[in-house]
Amino acid sequence: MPNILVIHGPNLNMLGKRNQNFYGSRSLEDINNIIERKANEIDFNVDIYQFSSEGDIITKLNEAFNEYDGVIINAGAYTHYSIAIRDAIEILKIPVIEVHLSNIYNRDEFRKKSVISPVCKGQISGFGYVSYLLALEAIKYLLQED
Ligand SMILES: O=C1C[C@@](O)(C(=O)O)C[C@@H](O)[C@@H]1O
Repeated sequence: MPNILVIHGPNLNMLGKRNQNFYGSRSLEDINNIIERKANEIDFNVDIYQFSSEGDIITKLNEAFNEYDGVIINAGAYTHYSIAIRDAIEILKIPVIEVHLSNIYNRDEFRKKSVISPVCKGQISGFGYVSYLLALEAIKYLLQED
């Protein structure tokens, strides 16, 4: 069974309390339950973490080496400036999918730039919690191709 690592970055633990126009009304716990249900359906194992600090995200990405078959990451605001997270993703030899709940291209100018995109397999942005489900599907298809 493929092992998938899901990482939620800073402030995503506050979902439900954050601006619902961008992020929806569901809590992170709700979204994690939906992710787990989808993973079960497609016979994936998912390990889900939320980290507020950059260092914790990097440590987990480093640990993912040889441990996982794919990574789904919503790096939150770090997306826009963390070269350290970018470098940690670049080390991995498995598909890493960048996800965002909101469409980062129709918001503030500073959100339009993702420094992690160039080292990710692809990006899914703007579909609310469904972005994570689409990322699981994407990894499923990518692993079938191998
Ligand atoms: O924290 C977040 C969440 C986000 O990654 C999203 O999921 O839409 C978009 C980021 O710009 C923001 O800082």
